[in-house]
Amino acid sequence: MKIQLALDRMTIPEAVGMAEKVAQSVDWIEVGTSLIKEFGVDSVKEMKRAFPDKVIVADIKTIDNARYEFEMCFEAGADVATVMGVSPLVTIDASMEVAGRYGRMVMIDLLNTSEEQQRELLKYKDAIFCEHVSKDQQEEMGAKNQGRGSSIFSGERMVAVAGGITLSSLVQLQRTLKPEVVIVGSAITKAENPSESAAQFKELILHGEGK
Ligand SMILES: O=C([C@H](O)CO)[C@H](O)[C@H](O)COP(=O)(O)O
Repeated sequence: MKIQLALDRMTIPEAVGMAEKVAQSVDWIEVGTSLIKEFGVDSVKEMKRAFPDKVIVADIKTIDNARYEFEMCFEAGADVATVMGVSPLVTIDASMEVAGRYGRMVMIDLLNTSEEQQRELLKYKDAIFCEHVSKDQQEEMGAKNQGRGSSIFSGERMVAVAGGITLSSLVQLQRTLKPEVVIVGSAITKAENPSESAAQFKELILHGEGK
């Protein structure tokens, strides 16, 4: 299982600094939606410049204009870019086409998708599917991705999980959704000691139940 560090609500230098602190414990680095909205794709460029050997995920959450936005992210150095699963399928088709042309990957964010939409999305065999509990659901409703229930993507496609994930919810998520990628933001970036927190996630994945 890979750990994707999500960097949100900070400046580009703060994001690079945070990634430096925890780099040895994380596999992928996500330039969060808030960074891309606030600072543009320069945030992606700067992160790739600082970490040329890490997989950089541009969490652009595209819902339209996929060809333009995906080319922009990949030109900036992203290895993976995100598109919303609720988008018209033509948008997801375009993002997959661009990713294929660049030899990069698409992560489809399943936020608010219906069962019917999810079944339609299964056809994207090369995509990563992110089971996501949003910031608003977390902050306004007290929800967290606790790994309850199941996913039609588990065991069929590459699965990522996101949304307020902690060490204890990761144990549960591993049992239920069986993700290949665990996306962790605030549990690391807002911890008193981010490098210790990231190391605990890595330890759990390497030697604990998160293996
Ligand atoms: O995608 C995210 C969110 O929608 C804000 O853009 C976060 O990257 C994701 O939720 C991970 O962050 P935490 O929930 O703080 O772990």
